Amino acid sequence: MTVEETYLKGCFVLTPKVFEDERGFFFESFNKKIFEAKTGVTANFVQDNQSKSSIGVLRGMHFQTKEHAQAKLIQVIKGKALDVCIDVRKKSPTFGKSFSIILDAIEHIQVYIPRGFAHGFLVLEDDTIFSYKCDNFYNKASESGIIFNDKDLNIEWGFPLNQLIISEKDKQLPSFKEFCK
Ligand SMILES: Cc1cn([C@H]2C[C@H](O)[C@@H](COP(=O)(O)OP(=O)(O)O[C@H]3O[C@@H](C)C(=O)[C@@H](O)[C@H]3O)O2)c(=O)[nH]c1=O
Repeated sequence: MTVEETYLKGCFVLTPKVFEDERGFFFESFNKKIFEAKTGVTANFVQDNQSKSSIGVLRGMHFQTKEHAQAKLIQVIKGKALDVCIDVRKKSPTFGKSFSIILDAIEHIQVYIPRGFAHGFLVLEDDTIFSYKCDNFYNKASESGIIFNDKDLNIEWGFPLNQLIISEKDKQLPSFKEFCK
């Protein structure tokens, strides 16, 4: 596995070594010892999540607040998605900056998103299955986020915005300016 830190400190792209043969493929999707050695992050994942989405579904940009904040190790296990995370750590030199990457079930790239980031993704193929580990439990009361099309953040989704499928909850998320208040 190769690990590269993105320009957002503490946010890593992990590319696994995939073994292919006549049966198909094999790779280690998580190895605590290697993950910790290569990232310097102590992994204490406590919850695994999966979602399936149709093309055009956008989920995000989400985070849980305060002591319920979650780091996530994310991957696509079927299909393809544009994944985006935003550094919303108010003291970070890259506060308000985002990182985007295409994830699919061919390269099996994973992203480690530390606590203090908003996260979302746009699904680019039908029946895309997104899978992620979290280092803190789901806590409904602490759910928060930022609107996906925030005009200050200006995330390039590369998809007709009027064709997106978004939950009512996500359509109501605040702007980045409101979040900064
Ligand atoms: C996230 C989550 C949701 N749920 C429930 C609440 C709700 O009834 C249903 C669907 O929840 P949501 O609409 O919030 O699901 P979704 O929009 O897929 O939420 C996810 O989005 C991506 C971008 C993330 O980064 C995740 O952390 C998470 O926030 O599942 C849980 O039971 N446990 C969980 O951990």
